[in-house]
Amino acid sequence: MTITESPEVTRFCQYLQIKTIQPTPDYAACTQFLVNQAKEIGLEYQVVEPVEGKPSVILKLAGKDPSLKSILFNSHTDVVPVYRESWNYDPFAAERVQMEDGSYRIYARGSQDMKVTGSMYLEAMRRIKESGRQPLRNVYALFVPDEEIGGAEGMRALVETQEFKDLNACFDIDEGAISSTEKSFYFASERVSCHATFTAHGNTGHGSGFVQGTAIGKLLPIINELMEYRQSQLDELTAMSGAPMLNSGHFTTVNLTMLEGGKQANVVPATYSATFDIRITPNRDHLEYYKYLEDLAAKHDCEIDIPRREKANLATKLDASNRFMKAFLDTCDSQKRVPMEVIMPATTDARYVRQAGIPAVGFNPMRNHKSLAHNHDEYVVESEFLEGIPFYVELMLSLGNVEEIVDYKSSPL
Ligand SMILES: CSCC[C@H](NC=O)C(=O)O
Ligand SMILES: [Zn+2]
Ligand SMILES: [Zn+2]
Repeated sequence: MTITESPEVTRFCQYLQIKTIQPTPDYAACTQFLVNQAKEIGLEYQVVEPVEGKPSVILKLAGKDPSLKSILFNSHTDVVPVYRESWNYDPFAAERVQMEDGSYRIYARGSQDMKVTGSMYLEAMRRIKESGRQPLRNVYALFVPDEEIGGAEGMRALVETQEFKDLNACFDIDEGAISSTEKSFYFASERVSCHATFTAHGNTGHGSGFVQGTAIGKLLPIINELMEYRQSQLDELTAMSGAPMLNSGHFTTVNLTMLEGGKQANVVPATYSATFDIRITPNRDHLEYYKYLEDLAAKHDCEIDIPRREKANLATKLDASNRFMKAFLDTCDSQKRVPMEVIMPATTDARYVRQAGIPAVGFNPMRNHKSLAHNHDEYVVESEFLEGIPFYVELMLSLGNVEEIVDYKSSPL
């Protein structure tokens, strides 16, 4: 039996069909879609464009007391590229496919990462508006560009704007990850992403000789040292009990992702470079790690370039004294989600929100689901999407209704 597509699913598919694929995302069409949603739902909105061609769309669920600090629900609009030949579905058709057990899947690039979350925000706000309920605080849904390429012209630029500061936010719910287990993960901290390129210059000559002092000869000890470190971290992770994915944030990963150089097979290259994607665990000081890499380069007569450096790696302090965290955990409880704290193994835009002084928690209510972010044939189980909407309805209302603490001692009688 075919179940008719619900309007929520239709709108989700429309969002998925917009080609916000890096490196040439169609942000104009995406902005148009989000603005139309805001108008249809009856929400105030603004489009903020700190960098030309990189718009963020901000939707406002107006609270009863706009003088109070607000709550953010952040999502990114861009999606990663595809290997089209490896997909069994058109990545931008958002095809709804019925499985043998009767369930439906929606196949599309970005269905998990992270348009499903953006769609759940939109649908939750729609339901809250329709029900006539209104939170105490302003609640904003943010749709920002370029997270997948580091967010320099996306969230990092947005948090610097007056428009963002005027949101007057005090808590942010941000990108999480679909859980393949019964439990739902939440992220209060992240590893630091460090892309380091070592470049060596050396003697060239005929490929048949024993040329000394080559570029490759200088790079190899660096590659060997980092790969040995990689193995030692993997050994420690393997020795730990529990699922490796959930523990990986406690370790530093090193991956050699690019090797460049050489002009012809019989010419010893005069220049060679090796690029590593390194993710530094918050358990160690990333500034010291930058220094270690610089010293390693110097020791082997190589140049080093770390183009994007993080000033600080902040975590959101989690205890009952944070009323918003308590409201989040209470909502998990009432909505039958079992939260489990995990260190985010990759990076998200939450780091820029934290750097702006706003506590941020990454979350995704979907569980028991195959995790396919950045993978071929990315899909979402339709029922999981639909079940996530009431979760966000409750979360928006419970965070939005956290009352202001009045300090009676210092206030006049
Ligand atoms: C390092 S900037 C790119 C950000 C990206 N975030 C999600 O995949 C990541 O690679 O972690
Ligand atoms: Zn993402
Ligand atoms: Zn991603």
